[in-house]
Amino acid sequence: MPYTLISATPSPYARKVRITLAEKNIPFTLQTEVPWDSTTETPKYNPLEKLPVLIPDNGKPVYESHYILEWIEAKHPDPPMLPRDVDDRLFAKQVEVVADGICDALVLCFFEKQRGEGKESEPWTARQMRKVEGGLQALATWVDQSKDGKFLIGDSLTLADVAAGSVLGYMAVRWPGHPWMSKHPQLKKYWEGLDARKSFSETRPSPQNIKDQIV
Ligand SMILES: N[C@@H](CCC(=O)N[C@@H](CS(=O)(=O)O)C(=O)NCC(=O)O)C(=O)O
Repeated sequence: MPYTLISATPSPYARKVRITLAEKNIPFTLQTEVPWDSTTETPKYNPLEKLPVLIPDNGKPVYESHYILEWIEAKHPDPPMLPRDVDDRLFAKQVEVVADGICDALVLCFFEKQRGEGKESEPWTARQMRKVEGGLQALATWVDQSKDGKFLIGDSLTLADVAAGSVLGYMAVRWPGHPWMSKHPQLKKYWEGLDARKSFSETRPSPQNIKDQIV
């Protein structure tokens, strides 16, 4: 029985898993939810009530995107999404830390805005956006330092590109007004190259309609 992946249409974290499953040709059933609504099934599988959640055929749920990707890499090592060289492997995970950290800051900003007129904390939002800017600068620097600006490590797609591509795709769809493409043209070119891959073009994020009051 194929795996089930609990996902959400905008989720950059879930997109990393969707891209990786596609790149490894692992069949799965996509269960799309709004994790913020009371109808979500995430609490059934994840004590932290978050998606993505991967439910393998043994029914033991796997959650937290970076761990899901470690789990998939361990169970389905070919084609590898991590380089052989140990320092390159560690660098790929560091890129994922920064990419996920940008997503975390953006999600905090999104919900700060949901607090309503006059209730948003400006210093809190400014702090989060500083993390976004710093993270994007790190990604741009790593693209400059890469072999040819197509992949962050070597000549093929790795976890680093899956994580970086997912957060850049999230920015493009959920923060269209942000000037990252003009500020970092090399990052835009890098992202466009990744986004042309089937595993990326078939998993592009889209907004969701949150019914419940969250903050
Ligand atoms: N660190 C987690 C973050 C996952 C996360 O925040 N998921 C959101 C949905 S989304 O932001 O990815 O679209 C969620 O389920 N939030 C529900 C909640 O936090 O209660 C991971 O990498 O898996």
